[in-house]
Amino acid sequence: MSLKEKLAEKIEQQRLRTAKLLKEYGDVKVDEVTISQVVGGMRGIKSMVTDISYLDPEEGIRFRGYTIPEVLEKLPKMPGAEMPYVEGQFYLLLTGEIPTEEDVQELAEELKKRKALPEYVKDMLRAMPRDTHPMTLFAAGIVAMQRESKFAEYYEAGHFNKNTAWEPTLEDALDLMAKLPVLGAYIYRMKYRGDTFIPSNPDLDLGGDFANMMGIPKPYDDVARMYFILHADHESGNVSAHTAHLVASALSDVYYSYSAAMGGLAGPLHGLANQEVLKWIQELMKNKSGGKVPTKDELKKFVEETLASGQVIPGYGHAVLRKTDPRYMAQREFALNHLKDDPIFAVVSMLFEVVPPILSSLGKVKNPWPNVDAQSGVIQWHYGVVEYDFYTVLFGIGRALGVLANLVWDRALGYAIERPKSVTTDMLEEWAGIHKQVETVR
Ligand SMILES: CC(=O)SCCNC(=O)CCNC(=O)[C@H](O)C(C)(C)COP(=O)(O)OP(=O)(O)OC[C@H]1O[C@@H](n2cnc3c(N)ncnc32)[C@H](O)[C@@H]1OP(=O)(O)O
Ligand SMILES: O=C([O-])CC(=O)C(=O)O
Repeated sequence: MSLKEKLAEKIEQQRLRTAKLLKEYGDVKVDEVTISQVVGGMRGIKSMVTDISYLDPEEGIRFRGYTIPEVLEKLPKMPGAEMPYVEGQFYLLLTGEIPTEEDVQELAEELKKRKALPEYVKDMLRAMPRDTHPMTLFAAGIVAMQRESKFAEYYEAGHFNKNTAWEPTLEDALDLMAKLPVLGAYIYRMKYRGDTFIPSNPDLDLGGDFANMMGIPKPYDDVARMYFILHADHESGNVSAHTAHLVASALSDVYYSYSAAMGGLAGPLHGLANQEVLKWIQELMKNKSGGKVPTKDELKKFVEETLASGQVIPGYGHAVLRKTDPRYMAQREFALNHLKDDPIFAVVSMLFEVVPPILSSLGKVKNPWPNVDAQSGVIQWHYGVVEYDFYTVLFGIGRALGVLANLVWDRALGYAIERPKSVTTDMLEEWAGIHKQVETVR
């Protein structure tokens, strides 16, 4: 059965479940909302639905019900590879099923047909100032390709129908997923390798071809596979996934939605934290420990100085997680096997010991443990990607796997335009009884 046929079958079943919930159980309460949640970034409010992934605060992410070790173990791998095919993760997130080798090959072939980057995108990128941040180039490249959208064409032609809208969305999702690694590598080679481009190799899988286009030898192909698979999704409330969902809820196509999401990923409290971690470690080694691995005391002092200056410790803390991020642990395991003697990995490992007790001692940080961003940059650095402002582009390629799968399902299930209600401070005060208390005092 083709991917599209499989999805059609799954969508049919899922529509029945959603329709029943809405028709018969629409009034069932799922949450209550407090003032601190309304003011505090809607933290913890259960107000979105997705089956692509679920984040448990203690356990971490499950992709379609599978933990990270299960995903890395169960998804098909090419002979000799340490990490599974990225295409397998995309298939799993789209369909909910672990693909066979044949399913993976079919999807890989489908993506290969679609990966050419339009020439006008390259022209546009080359016309932009070279000191433009790579995330700006990446988001601009994505939105520039909006003219390719099959969903936009279908809508424009007056064909919109809730039953079929997922089909052109799937076409767009496949097109965009195929082009993102090419776009990312193009930006890298243009900005940091003096416009020396390496053509895509049609015989390679997504991770292998990305390493090829970046110009980095093995095992960078496995690094790319691991990186994209781990960053694929983090349920729906994180800034990038939520932005894409919100924008797409207005029936904007995946190009508009995903470029908007990249604006959120580019923020230092979200995806850009992986760039910040490496920048911060470089600053520490350059200014505080004479280019060497710092002592524990030097490290503690640097962490305390960072906090005293009002900054956060990048790569630590999380809005939902309350334990060490399993994406951090998976990358740490890889680093223990491949980067054992790397001095920056030594600093990253020392930070894992030094930072949590200091953050805990502040008494306000809900999660003192490292998140994914604390570990990902050092692996890139080790294999020669030392231009840390590029790291969030890598995150953006990986995150598309989950976000695009979600957008296909958003259209398949006909989710409504997102439009939460805002209230005024006066109203909050009134519900809190503050005006009454003031009157009583008078
Ligand atoms: C892929 C990802 O997006 S993972 C997250 C990547 N971001 C980072 O690593 C940046 C550093 N971390 C942070 O800034 C935060 O932990 C966030 C943004 C990830 C989560 O924020 P929140 O959910 O608001 O965290 P939390 O409820 O624990 O915050 C409570 C207080 O602790 C502080 N805090 C949280 N994490 C840290 C940290 N790493 N360093 C210093 N202070 C922190 C918050 O700034 C807040 O202080 P305030 O009350 O003075 O404003
Ligand atoms: O879940 C979040 O809020 C942030 C995060 O770790 C991610 O998006 O990968």
